[in-house]
Amino acid sequence: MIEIIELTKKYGNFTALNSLSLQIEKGTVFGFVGQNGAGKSTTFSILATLLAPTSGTAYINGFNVQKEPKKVRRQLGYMPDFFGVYDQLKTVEYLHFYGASYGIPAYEREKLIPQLLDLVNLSHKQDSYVDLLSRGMKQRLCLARSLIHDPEVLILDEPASGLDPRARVEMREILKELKNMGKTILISSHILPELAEMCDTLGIIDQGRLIAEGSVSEIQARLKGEKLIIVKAHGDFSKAIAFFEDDLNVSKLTKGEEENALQFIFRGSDLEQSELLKKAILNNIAISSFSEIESNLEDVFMEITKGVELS
Ligand SMILES: Nc1ncnc2c1ncn2[C@@H]1O[C@H](COP(=O)(O)OP(=O)(O)OP(=O)(O)O)[C@@H](O)[C@H]1O
Repeated sequence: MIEIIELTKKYGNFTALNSLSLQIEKGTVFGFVGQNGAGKSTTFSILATLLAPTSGTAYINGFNVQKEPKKVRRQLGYMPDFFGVYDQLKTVEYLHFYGASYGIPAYEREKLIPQLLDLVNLSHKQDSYVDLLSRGMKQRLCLARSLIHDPEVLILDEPASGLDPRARVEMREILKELKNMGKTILISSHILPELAEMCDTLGIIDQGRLIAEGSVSEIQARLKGEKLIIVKAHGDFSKAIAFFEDDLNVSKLTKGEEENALQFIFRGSDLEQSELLKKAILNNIAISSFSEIESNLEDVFMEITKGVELS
């Protein structure tokens, strides 16, 4: 279990994390979503006991990250967004090196390392030099490294970044397996559809603040009542713009990508939406199409991070 309580981190005058609180139950796969610079890596570094917060605190399985860092590290497998691999070490030697630094005896490592290589689909590369592995393979090796001491909690900073679609699918399958093993997993990304498939719950972080939290459908539901409508209007286009702009349920009206198209956010009910269309036709606006665009998670995210008030 991960508990983050009012975590704030300042770099000089700049506030990278702003009173962030979050609770992640055991066995959950939690997706931490945010744009570049939102504060994801800062949060992860604090949880991994590598960075001190300015204020607030966090617990990993009940251990305080500042007061009990050694105990926290035993509980935690951490995969940073950037990691080095030593050249002149073979895959299997690399894992022995990390296993030894966790104090795992050689005879145990002999059994454990083949299992880990199997889990991350790298058995066939056990005698390859690590710096010659592909990017996806290095990511998987780093994941195996973070699992060497069988941690209960995993913190994975952008594990799918830079991977091709096939490697991403492989990574997703590995994470599924880890979830089935009962691990609590906190994973960050800005690739939303990826996270949506892998995670039980999502948290959206923007400028160091957690601005939404819940299942994918819960987050979408929080924006319920707000639809994106695209209208194709012919003839006097400025008359059409003026007409729709005048409606109280319409906001953020802009020209659409296609010719004669305009789009806006509509906050009214289905009935009000049909009334709007009827009124437009009665006002002699020549409409060839009037359609509601289903928002996917990416749209929701863009909408949320543009500053839509959620609470
Ligand atoms: N050591 C530092 N000194 C000053 N500012 C920093 C430092 N580390 C991070 N920051 C700033 O804090 C903010 C949050 O950075 P962080 O790396 O946590 O974001 P992120 O969400 O992980 O972004 P990305 O997706 O790009 O990795 C950024 O504006 C960054 O420039």
